[in-house]
Amino acid sequence: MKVGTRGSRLALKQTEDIIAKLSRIIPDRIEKVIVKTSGDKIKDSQLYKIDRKGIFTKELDNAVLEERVDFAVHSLKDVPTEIDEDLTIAAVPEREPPHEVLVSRLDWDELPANSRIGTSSLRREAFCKHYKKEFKLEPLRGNIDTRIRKVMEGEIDATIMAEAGLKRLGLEENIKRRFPLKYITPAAGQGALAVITRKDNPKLDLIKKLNHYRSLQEVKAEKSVLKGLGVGCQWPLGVIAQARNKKLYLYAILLSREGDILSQVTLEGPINKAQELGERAANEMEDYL
Ligand SMILES: NCc1[nH]cc(CCC(=O)O)c1CC(=O)O
Repeated sequence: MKVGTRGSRLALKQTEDIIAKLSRIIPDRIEKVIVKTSGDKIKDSQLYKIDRKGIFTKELDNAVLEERVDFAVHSLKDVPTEIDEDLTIAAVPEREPPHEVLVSRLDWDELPANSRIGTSSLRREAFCKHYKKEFKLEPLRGNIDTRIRKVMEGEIDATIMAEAGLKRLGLEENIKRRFPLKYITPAAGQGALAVITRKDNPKLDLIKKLNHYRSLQEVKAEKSVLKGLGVGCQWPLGVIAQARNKKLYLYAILLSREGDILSQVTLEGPINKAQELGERAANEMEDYL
């Protein structure tokens, strides 16, 4: 079998983790096929300005559709809410911590006014403006190692990243602070992986065995908020769902680009009604878009 993956160190690591898990279920040898996505090619633009969905996933989806690979591994937060009708998210394995973390030499409240914060995420930018009006925001692209190096070399003072990416690469020692989920709220699906296949893949049922029920319900609820609002990463929206004792607890926050809070919702519901919970949140928030 062949698995499609981006070529970044994080993508390769994520794909290797999935291969290791699958090899306990499927005896076939699984070979990696690196696919360059437009997100890998366009390096000079803020991500949210690129007017296209799935910039990190489209080319991989095509590889799956054209049967050049049997499946693809993505960071779930990069997967658009709508994918090709012949494709399906076959599995969401147990997710890593969804938190946002600070990578910086100084801690959050020690960073002086005019500190240069690098990010290319509208959401992270809005949270910075909300809490720290005096910081200077600068575009920052590149893979995780590059972004950390730019902080450590002083090209920028700090950046905010997904804890999951750092953890997967064994780079946790660069974490200065882990932000509480309600202080800087992550993107929908953060920390989770998605295994994408064609719906007619004969191995679909085997791949589905990688599903982690609670993680799947959490990300379903989170993604359904995005879907209900009809937005991708063009809006500063944070959303987190947590499964506990057969229930899902959801928190979502919508900010303006200037960092004002437009809407916040806290909801709970049964774990087997994940999509409905996300839709309810979207309904409550949509008037504030
Ligand atoms: N948008 C890029 C991206 N996609 C997934 C991760 C990290 C891993 C994850 O959230 O699963 C990152 C980097 C980041 O946001 O710091």
